[in-house]
Amino acid sequence: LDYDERKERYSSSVLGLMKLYELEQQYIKTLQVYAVERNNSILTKYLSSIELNNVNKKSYREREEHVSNILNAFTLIRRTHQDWPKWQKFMKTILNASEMVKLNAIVSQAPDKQDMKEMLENMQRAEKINNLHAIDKFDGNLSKEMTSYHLGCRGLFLPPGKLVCRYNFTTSPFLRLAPLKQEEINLDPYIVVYHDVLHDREIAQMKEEMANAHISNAWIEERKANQSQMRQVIGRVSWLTDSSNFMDSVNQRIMDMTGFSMKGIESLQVCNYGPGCNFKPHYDYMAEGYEPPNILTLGDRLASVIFYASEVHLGGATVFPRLDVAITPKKGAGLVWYNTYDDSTHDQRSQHAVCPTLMGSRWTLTKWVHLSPQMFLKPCRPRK
Ligand SMILES: O=C(O)CCC(=O)C(=O)O
Ligand SMILES: [Fe+2]
Repeated sequence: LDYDERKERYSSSVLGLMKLYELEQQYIKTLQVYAVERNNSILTKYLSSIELNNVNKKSYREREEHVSNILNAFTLIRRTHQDWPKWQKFMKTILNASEMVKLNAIVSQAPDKQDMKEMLENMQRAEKINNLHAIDKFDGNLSKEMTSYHLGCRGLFLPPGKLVCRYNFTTSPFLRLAPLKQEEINLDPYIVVYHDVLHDREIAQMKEEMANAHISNAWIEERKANQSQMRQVIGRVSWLTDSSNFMDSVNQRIMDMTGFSMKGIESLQVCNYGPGCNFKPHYDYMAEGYEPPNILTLGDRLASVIFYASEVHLGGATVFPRLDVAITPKKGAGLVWYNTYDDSTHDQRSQHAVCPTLMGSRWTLTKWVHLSPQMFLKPCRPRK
């Protein structure tokens, strides 16, 4: 499998698609010059067809919305992957070698076969899981978890029973002054959402920092019978570290929300999912074949905190297939759950997944709460 995981993938994040959008604009502008100069009607027609597609995407926000739509993302990848090499051949007939150099430089950055393959897979997955067409057509081979995952993604879980929303005044002393809006999602195991805990200002800052950060793909490994490891690309991630301007305040907020210590675990993970990208059911703790970062020094991941840093218009829920619980991302909200029992053994009910996003750029900020720093904070109760 010739797969370079370090290569930036346009299709795996909205951030990547935005880069491709800009690249195409650059390409169009270059061709436009030649279309006018050489008075070439074929070229002019082609350019106006793309322009029709991209009309009035003047602001960053409009362009972001455009590429966040899975159908637009697909056409963009297809156009740049398939059409560009063909146009390149045509351009050779009307341009000289030095003019071609400039065009070649742009075309060399075009999405490759792998991008096209992944985009197609994203489309298929989105269609299958969100059931855009065939209602009730279940794949007979799906496991119980996957079936539940699909149901959750389609919004088919029953509404929860008696759960409440309240102001939390008690988890940390600071909350007596500024209580947090807490919504119970599930009682056993405990899952809650805090509303309005990530501020717009912090989200804006995060995105700004991400524009210059080193971003890489996240992937999970799958073993297929008699095959080498297959990788499923799920989104674009980066880590915020010491240099980040708002890391301290977010860590403080997590301490207020959870009562846990963030000592030694300052860094935060940022994810941006491309249209159709998902995260299959998995556990956050150390499991067979999966050793999360820092786990040997800081201990297993006893809880997880996900801040939703954008609205997702369609898709992108967090689903707990064993609990029949689905959480719709709400900008500024923070989801907290436990991965372990009180005696720190693994709780398999914490299995969770992310549904494919269909419309909207899904941004999250993730924090894993490790066990060791909680040594004197969290009582180790025997399991009932
Ligand atoms: O983004 C989410 O809702 C969950 C992400 C997740 O499960 C993970 O990063 O381990
Ligand atoms: Fe997870």
